[in-house]
Amino acid sequence: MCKESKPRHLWSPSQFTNANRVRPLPKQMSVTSCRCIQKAWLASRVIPRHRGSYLMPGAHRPINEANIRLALTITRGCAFDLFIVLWSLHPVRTTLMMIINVVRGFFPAFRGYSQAMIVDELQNLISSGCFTWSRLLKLLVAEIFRRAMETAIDSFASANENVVHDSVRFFVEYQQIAQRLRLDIPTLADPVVRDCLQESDLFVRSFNGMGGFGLLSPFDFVQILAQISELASHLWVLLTLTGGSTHMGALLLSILSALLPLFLSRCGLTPSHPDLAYTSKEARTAERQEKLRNLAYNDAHRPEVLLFGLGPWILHSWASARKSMMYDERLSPLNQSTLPQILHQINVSDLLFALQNIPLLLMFQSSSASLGSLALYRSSIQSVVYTVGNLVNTARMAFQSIFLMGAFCAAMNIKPRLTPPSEDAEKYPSSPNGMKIEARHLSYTYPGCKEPSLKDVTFSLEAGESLAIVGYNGSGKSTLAKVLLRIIDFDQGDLLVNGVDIRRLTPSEYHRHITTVFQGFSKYSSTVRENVGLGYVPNMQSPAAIEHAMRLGGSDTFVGSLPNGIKTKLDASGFEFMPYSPVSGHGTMASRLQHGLSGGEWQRLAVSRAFMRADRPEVDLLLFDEPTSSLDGCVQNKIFDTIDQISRSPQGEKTKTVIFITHRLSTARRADKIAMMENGTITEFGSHDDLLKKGGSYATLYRASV
Ligand SMILES: Nc1ncnc2c1ncn2[C@@H]1O[C@H](COP(=O)(O)OP(=O)(O)OP(=O)(O)O)[C@@H](O)[C@H]1O
Repeated sequence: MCKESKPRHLWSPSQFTNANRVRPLPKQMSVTSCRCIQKAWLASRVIPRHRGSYLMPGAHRPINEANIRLALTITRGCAFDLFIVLWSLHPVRTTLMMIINVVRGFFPAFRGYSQAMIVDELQNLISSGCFTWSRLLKLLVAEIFRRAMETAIDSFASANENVVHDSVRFFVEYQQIAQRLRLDIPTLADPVVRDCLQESDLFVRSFNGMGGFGLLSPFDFVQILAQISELASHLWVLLTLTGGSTHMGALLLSILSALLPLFLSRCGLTPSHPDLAYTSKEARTAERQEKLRNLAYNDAHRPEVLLFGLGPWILHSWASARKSMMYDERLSPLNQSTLPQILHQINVSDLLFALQNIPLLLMFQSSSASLGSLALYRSSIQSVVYTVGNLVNTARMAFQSIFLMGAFCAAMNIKPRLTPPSEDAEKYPSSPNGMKIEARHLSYTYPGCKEPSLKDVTFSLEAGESLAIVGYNGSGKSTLAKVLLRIIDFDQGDLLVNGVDIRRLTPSEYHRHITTVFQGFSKYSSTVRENVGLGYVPNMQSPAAIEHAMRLGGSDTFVGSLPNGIKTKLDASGFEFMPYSPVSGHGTMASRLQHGLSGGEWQRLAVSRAFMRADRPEVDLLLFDEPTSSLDGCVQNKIFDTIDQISRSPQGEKTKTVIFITHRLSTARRADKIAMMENGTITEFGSHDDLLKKGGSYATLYRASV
């Protein structure tokens, strides 16, 4: 029924208003700058001649004129700001790190120079016929001292770098997680936002040394400076060795011949060439291959995989997806043989090595040539070639990293769609009697669907009233619940909460006044204590609060018989297993065993979690989506009695509004009002007796169910 959603609603400009809640950068990026970065990042992902197709997140961008322009836009937009933020975490250490890195670039040339001096001295001593150890010893001591200094600087530099990197790592990860937690479901449903977050994740992970590129943080750009200083120092050594024009010619010949293999390998494009770009077909195949691999590995699917005998199908489907990938890779123009590749495959290095001896021979004719200078000349040439190679690689990686950095900066500035702009936001208007809800002509269509799931839904509920939402499968009950909970938005209509437009309320503040059990509630692979305590984190460490919530939700009965009581670790995949971990932890096998629960037991834990905060004074609405679908009659009645009790003051006045969705119409009749839903709309609304008298759909459904 639903099409695969296209990146149609991308980012609206309003999403880039860099709300003051998000503060990754000290100097806030302007909306225009954010939009430029986002546009440039998105443009870099477009696959030429495949309109509407984008590169997979993390795919390398080809180095071409258009992408170089986009990289410049991103660099201008965010690199400096980001660098300043990261630098300001440890200004002194970071400055030291950069200076030391540049200085360390001179070390190799200096090392070669010093060693050449020793060789020359040795040559002089031997050729002069009066060999004395004192001069040689002096040089050796100086060399040992130089090396000791180098080692000391190196170890200080790496200790300093570790401190800087640790704090930067912490900072970017913190920002990334905080931003991810701020984003709501409609924002995360946007495929472009998802891709941006994925690339931003790659950027963040690169700070842990886990990225494939090795050069993704602005600090790693320091490497370029270090390599440039290394190159400059080697060139300087070479120039001092080759003053005359004959020598200059020899120098050029040496460098060119030494750089030729590098040039050939660059033109030859090895199969693992990083500019490889996935087409959308390849991307889909790769995704399918990954999904099938997950199906094979994920323990949560294991029971159905075994029961339905899915093994051969998974294996066969994975194999055909993999083969198709391999076939596409073979056809890729990057894997076709080209002239430079063929040249590269011919082993020319021996030939070039011989060629490089010609300048050496030329130099040897000179009266100024010594053994040390020749050795220094040779090692400097090799170092120049090696450093140029590194510099080219580093620059290529830096180029790719710019786009990931753009994704990070863009991701940091995505505004959650459900959060109102600060100028429109209103405070939640508390009410002592619960939440008054007025829904007028609400409609909602899920992204990518043609048919609306909610159509013209209108009802009102006074503060403290209870409402049962009933109806056939797929009639829109859970969707209405999600709209009321402000988990998703609505397309048309108005929704007022205590007289205020719900769109003006900040979702996180609104959620503080609600407790809920979702139809597809979460099962956490964690302890019983956490499964219940997460309903109200401030009381999670209070055994009394946890036990109280468990009593209300009816989970105390079975938790008492678990091996470690509320400390028992639960297995959310639904069957007991030993967690696979190569790390041998402490504790007995039994204490590491995760315990499975029945469907009804998990549901009781979810209800207990909701009860963790249900009786708090700030909670005005209790919304339960089929809270007792897996529970036996006794527990079910007990839970509804508890809900009734919690929603009243000790004097019996109603203090909280209650909404529950149920298919058991015997429980629906307990509510003050009943909403009968059909085809996405409320067709009947009233008390149980009124609706029965009406003799409509509710009456039919009720008679069928009792
Ligand atoms: N995430 C989604 N994306 C697209 N369509 C959805 C999504 N969730 C639900 N729908 C569609 O919206 C319609 C209403 O679904 P909803 O879950 O609200 O029904 P329901 O009345 O709660 O059903 P049930 O009684 O089976 O729980 C259905 O047609 C369903 O296919």
